[in-house]
Amino acid sequence: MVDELDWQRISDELGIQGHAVISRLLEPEQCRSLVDLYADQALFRSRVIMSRHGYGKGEYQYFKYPLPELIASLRTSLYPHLAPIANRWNELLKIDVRFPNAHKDFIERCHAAGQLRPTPLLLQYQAGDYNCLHQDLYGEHVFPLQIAILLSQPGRDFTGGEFILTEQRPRMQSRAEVVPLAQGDAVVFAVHHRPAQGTRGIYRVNMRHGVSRLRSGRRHTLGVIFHDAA
Ligand SMILES: O=C(O)CCC(=O)C(=O)O
Ligand SMILES: [Fe+2]
Repeated sequence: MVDELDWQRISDELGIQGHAVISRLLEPEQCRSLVDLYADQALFRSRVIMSRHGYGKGEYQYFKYPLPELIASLRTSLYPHLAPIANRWNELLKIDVRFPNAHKDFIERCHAAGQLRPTPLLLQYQAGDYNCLHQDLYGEHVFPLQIAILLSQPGRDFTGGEFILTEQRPRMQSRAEVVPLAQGDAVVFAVHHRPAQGTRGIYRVNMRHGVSRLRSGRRHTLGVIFHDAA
């Protein structure tokens, strides 16, 4: 399924916009079963109440290893398509790091540096909740692209709660983008920086993501981050 996606389009959109949407990456049934995992404490290594840290309002939990099958397979099947894009970005940004073709090899690099803890997470928001603009950096080793999958159905399960990206360009004002998502849609986006073409060459855009305030209902998301955490 992941191998059949239009990776050329995804790559082009990432290059131009810094994000790309994959429609219907997951079926509604898969989304529902992932939401149901939230109640199973045994699957998670930690739970974060966002308001306690100034991260916003709402909560999330990081999965422990071994990851549920669907999440493990998403991580390993998406990664090889993103690694060439990540390598091109680093080349453009003149960053020396290159990423191996297989996720397990990148994870070995994280583990060797003491980044041992898995980062895939489930997020849960209710009316009034939101996620402040942030970057998911957890140590020296960073894979520059990540994915969030909307598990709830907008309009039916919740209103408000839009996925937001901001771009901070050198010496320029910040630009915001709302990414409309349907249930099961995935957004691929830059974790930290992305290269952009300017009139005088490539420059570095600083990216942040977050979620606007939910007006009603409940919203769940699956976050897939490819580096592990210290
Ligand atoms: O709930 C969202 O859409 C944002 C999730 C998020 O911050 C992440 O997956 O890193
Ligand atoms: Fe995030």
